[in-house]
Amino acid sequence: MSISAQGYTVGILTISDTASADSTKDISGQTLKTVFEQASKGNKIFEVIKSAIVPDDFDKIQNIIKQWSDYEKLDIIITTGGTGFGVKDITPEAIQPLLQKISSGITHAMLAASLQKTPFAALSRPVSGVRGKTLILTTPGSPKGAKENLEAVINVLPHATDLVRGGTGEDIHMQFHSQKPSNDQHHCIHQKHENEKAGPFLSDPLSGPVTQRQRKSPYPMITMDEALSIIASHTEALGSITVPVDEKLVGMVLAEDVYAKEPVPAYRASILDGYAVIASDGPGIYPVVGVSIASASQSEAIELKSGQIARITTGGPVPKGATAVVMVEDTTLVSTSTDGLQEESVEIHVKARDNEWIREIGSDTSIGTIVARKGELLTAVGGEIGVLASVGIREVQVYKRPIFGILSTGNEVIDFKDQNELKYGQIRDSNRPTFLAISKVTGFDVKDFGIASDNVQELENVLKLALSQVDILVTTGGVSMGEFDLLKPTLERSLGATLHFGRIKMKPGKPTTFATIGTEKSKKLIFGLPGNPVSATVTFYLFVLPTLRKLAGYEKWNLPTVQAELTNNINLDPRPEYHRAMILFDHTKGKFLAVSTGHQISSRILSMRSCNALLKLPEKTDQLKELSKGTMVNAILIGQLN
Ligand SMILES: Nc1nc2c(c(=O)[nH]1)N[C@H]1C(S)=C(S)[C@@H](COP(=O)(O)OP(=O)(O)OC[C@H]3O[C@@H](n4cnc5c(N)ncnc54)[C@H](O)[C@@H]3O)O[C@H]1N2
Ligand code: MOO
Ligand SMILES: [Mg+2]
Repeated sequence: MSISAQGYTVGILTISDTASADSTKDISGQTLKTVFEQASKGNKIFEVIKSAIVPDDFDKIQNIIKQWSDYEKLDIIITTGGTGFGVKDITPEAIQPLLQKISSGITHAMLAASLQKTPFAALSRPVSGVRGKTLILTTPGSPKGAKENLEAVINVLPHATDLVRGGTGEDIHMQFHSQKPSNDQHHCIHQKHENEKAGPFLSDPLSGPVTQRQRKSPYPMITMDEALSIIASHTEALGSITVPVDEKLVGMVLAEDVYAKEPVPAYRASILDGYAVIASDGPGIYPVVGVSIASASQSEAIELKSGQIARITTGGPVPKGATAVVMVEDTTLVSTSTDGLQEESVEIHVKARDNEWIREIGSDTSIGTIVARKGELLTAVGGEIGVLASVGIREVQVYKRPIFGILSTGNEVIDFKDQNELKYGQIRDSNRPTFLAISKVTGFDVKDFGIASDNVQELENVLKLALSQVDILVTTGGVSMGEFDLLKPTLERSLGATLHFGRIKMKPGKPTTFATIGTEKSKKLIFGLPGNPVSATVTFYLFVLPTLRKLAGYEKWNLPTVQAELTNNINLDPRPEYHRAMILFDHTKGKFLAVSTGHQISSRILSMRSCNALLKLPEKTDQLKELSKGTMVNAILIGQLN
């Protein structure tokens, strides 16, 4: 990456047949250098580290611009010459196609400055813009014109350069004005490549020919633990909302501790159908002086005196003075009212104990008891919803639920619902239906963005659209070494996303890519999963689902793990493997058994069928080449135990 301890790296390219034949004629190049030096005021804010002279030759101009931006990773390239109406002037024509973003404002500022000096500036044809992380400007060939143009924009260059790199511009802005260059760099994958000649892009798949592609992945292969901690460092629970307590809460996570507002029961209640008694009265025949049935009543229940009993039903309020309840089975009717409809006196056969068969106020749940905690998932079992309802909670604060978008990519990928027969080379999209199914069972909302072809513009458009609508975007395909694997450069260059990693030492899922875009306050996460159906599904479970859970506020966002015994030998892979298996409980052995789903190639989606766990297998070493039947392994649960 480009900001050195000395400041912004600059390349000055003089484009002139004359100067290329005799470098002493390159006054404009020298003039531009002086302008940068003066603006740096001895602090090397701008450091001209490259200077070159080329003739007015289309290919030569393009080659050096690509070299300086893609591989040398200069912050700023400024050219002088070749912008006029002369027959040989082709600088704008050579440079414009290399620009991924046009900076009309800078061009305008340069033109306006020249126009103030001479109307002939109207005959100048400057272009400026961004390629990768490099800002490119063209100025006229005359030393005076070049100087005026650069001076017109030099104060905005640090800020512009910071924005091009994906920063906010604030720090660089301050740095420029305080003239204290710092070495503080943005945390992105480029840092790891600072000293490498080749940049992180796979050649230049966005505009360069396949012959220029890199033949080794520039992305460092990080470990699974590193990948998980990078993702976690960019993931925080979304904000909270207040919602009513009802069944729609299922699947949401509480954003607050909840305390009981009402006691349960709210009055002393009978546990049985029978008679409220005064325990110390003991067995005997007693008049039935009242009735207390479970129902709402305006007045308090009657007050019992020694020698009296009252009829009561389960849940009925126990009358004042009563100290126990005796069940109807332990009594006999002695006398009735004259019409025979009411009990008059009843014999109690048993000696009741104090408080027997009475639920005191708040004995189930007292006021102020914590009934649900922040971070707790409200499940479909119903328990949590019922508890909240029972203690008078009518609304609660829950975390907003993240919405994730899904996008398949690939020219060969066709919609799974497509009625037509497959053409030669086509494959049905199994990734989107898989993710739609996972969204249904996990309860996370999903937006389907269909299939994008391997075309930069289409990819850029759909990525932008999707990112405007979701919290997390999950794409599949196009992240490896193929010439149509465009996702990484499109994210980074066209969208200005920051790639945090692009390769993980794992199987399947090696090219899994993670990027973020936007400001800290409105950051979107992007998971570029591999296209192979198994790789896509496994990495969804390992990375995306835990992230969704964390965003949704889950206290325990990682998927649960159990220990299981292998039922067959498994050859290990040089990469730690997530082997698909079915876990079942063996009641005789008292442990879980893991049955492999068979051939594990990343394209074989059949290996996901009936799979409810991913066995976490270690990488192969000289000492350990296979795990034998009977070995206990960690199994990450992704499905139900049957
Ligand atoms: N030279 C190298 N080649 C590959 C490497 C490598 O390191 N060097 N890595 C391999 C690994 S590992 C994987 S995994 C794949 C990942 O490939 P991509 O993510 O670039 O995906 P594509 O090239 O677009 O597709 C790969 C494969 O999957 C099929 N596919 C894609 N999308 C879907 C879908 N929605 N439904 C079903 N099948 C899909 C696609 O047709 C290809 O067959 O790269 C290896 N290559
Ligand atoms: O790592 Mo790739 O995901 O083999 O399939
Ligand atoms: Mg590929």
